[in-house]
Amino acid sequence: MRQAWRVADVRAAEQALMATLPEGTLMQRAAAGLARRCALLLEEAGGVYGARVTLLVGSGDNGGDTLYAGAALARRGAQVRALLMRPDRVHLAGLRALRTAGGFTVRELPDRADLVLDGIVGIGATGGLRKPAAAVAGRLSELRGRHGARAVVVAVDVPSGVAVDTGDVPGAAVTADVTVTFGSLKPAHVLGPATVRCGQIELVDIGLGPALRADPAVSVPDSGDVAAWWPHPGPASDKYTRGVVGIATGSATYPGAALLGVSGALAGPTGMIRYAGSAHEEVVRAHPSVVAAPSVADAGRVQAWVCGSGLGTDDEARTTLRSVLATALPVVLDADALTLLIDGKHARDLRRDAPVVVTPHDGEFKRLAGEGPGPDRAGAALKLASWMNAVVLLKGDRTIVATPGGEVWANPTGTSALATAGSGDVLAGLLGSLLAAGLPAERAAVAAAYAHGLAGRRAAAEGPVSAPDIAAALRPTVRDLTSR
Ligand SMILES: NC(=O)C1=CN([C@@H]2O[C@H](COP(=O)(O)OP(=O)(O)OC[C@H]3O[C@@H](n4cnc5c(N)ncnc54)[C@H](OP(=O)(O)O)[C@@H]3O)[C@@H](O)[C@H]2O)[C@@H](O)CC1
Ligand SMILES: Nc1ncnc2c1ncn2[C@@H]1O[C@H](COP(=O)(O)OP(=O)(O)O)[C@@H](O)[C@H]1O
Repeated sequence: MRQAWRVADVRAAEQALMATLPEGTLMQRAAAGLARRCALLLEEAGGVYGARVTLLVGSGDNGGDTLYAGAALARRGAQVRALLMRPDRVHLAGLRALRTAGGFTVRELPDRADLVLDGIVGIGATGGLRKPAAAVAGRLSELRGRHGARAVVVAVDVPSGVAVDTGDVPGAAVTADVTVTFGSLKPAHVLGPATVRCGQIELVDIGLGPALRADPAVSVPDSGDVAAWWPHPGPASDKYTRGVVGIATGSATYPGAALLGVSGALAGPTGMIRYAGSAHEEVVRAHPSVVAAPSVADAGRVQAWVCGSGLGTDDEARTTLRSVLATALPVVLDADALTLLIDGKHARDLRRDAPVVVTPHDGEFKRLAGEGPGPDRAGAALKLASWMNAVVLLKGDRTIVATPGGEVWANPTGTSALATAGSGDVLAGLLGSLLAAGLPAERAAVAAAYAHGLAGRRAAAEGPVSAPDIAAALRPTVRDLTSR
């Protein structure tokens, strides 16, 4: 698992640590790590000696890190030029170090560069990039180095222009090949559109870890976490003790939603699936292992329900949702179930002891919360989670899972191949199976999103992806994930 901390918490930790160290120690550690990584990149691209390095230097300490790293590269024979965003405000000791090492300043962005260090702004950024930085950021992809190769862009701490605490990109921003960050990850490294601006992320240890007292803002699961959480049958297991998941989705009009939900659940850890709804005949025809009934009342015992997609919003759908919410079981509410909640008639039913997971996309989120998630997707998901007392799985490129207790997870496996009709139905089925097998709601949501994303990638490797391909790819995905 990786974790990211907010700017205020990083600053508090830095201050606590700096009080115990000689002045400038942290910047020296940061700059040394940055220079090491840059030297490796230059070695891969033909060597440090003689390489052209451009420093984009802002007026704060981010510019200071960059100047010291530039000085280290100049000492190894690189031709280092610094473009100062504010020549009247620059880290003077850093600039002296650069000049002493043989680097110099320039007034215009040089056309030729093997490597560009983006030290315009780091965690001190406010708002979108201003002039002249915005124009410079827009020109970086034009720069060419040895043999006409595109200049490699290294962001110092964060790509300049991203909103560090939310991962939003409010305007012009640098797109980096590598981001070298210091002390801890920040939310922009793992959330929102900023993630694609970061390229490969490298964390330089500057000794901050023990000083980070606050809880992380965002956690990012890895395959080890998901494998450790995934329930497995034991020698004493039977189909009931493994958990039974109930799927109350689909309708005569939308039988496909029922089939897709069931196919997601089939890849999960439960020993049995019960289907309840008017697509029961289609479900049994396609999936003979499923025990199907026309309604929730007739379905028999389950340990968790999935309710919503393709259900419609008529009286029968309302009855289904009411029956599911009346149980003392964990439930996943998706699609039409969310629409039915919105008219307020069922909102009170959510005051229940058993967990609820809601899985909105942005449109459903807007209907539930009264406004869209906006630029702070994690903050918005947290607010909704607290308001509904439910785990919120906010779908997107970086799907977010937020809990009423204030935890946020960002899924790292998303792929745009998942943006296909019915893909969410598969996810909800898998999530329901994990819940029924006994996983706590937030882990079930995080694990389902993680496996779903990997399955989307696996399916995309074979060609164009539709939802049944994602469901089919789940089985080998779960095998690979859990057989380590
Ligand atoms: N603290 C530590 O111990 C350590 C910190 N470290 C390093 O320090 C960095 C933080 O440094 P920092 O606090 O000086 O802020 P920083 O990111 O350089 O930005 C401030 C400057 O940017 C400007 N500016 C703001 N927004 C802007 C915009 N949109 N567009 C354009 N300009 C904008 C703003 O100008 P102003 O608004 O004042 O006019 C101000 O002058 C951190 O990311 C890490 O690299 C490491 O050395 C490890 C130890
Ligand atoms: N651009 C994207 N990149 C990555 N994943 C995406 C993107 N767009 C959608 N997804 C994912 O695809 C799935 C779509 O779910 P949903 O909108 O509920 O579809 P449906 O209702 O048709 O089943 C979600 O898991 C979501 O996170």
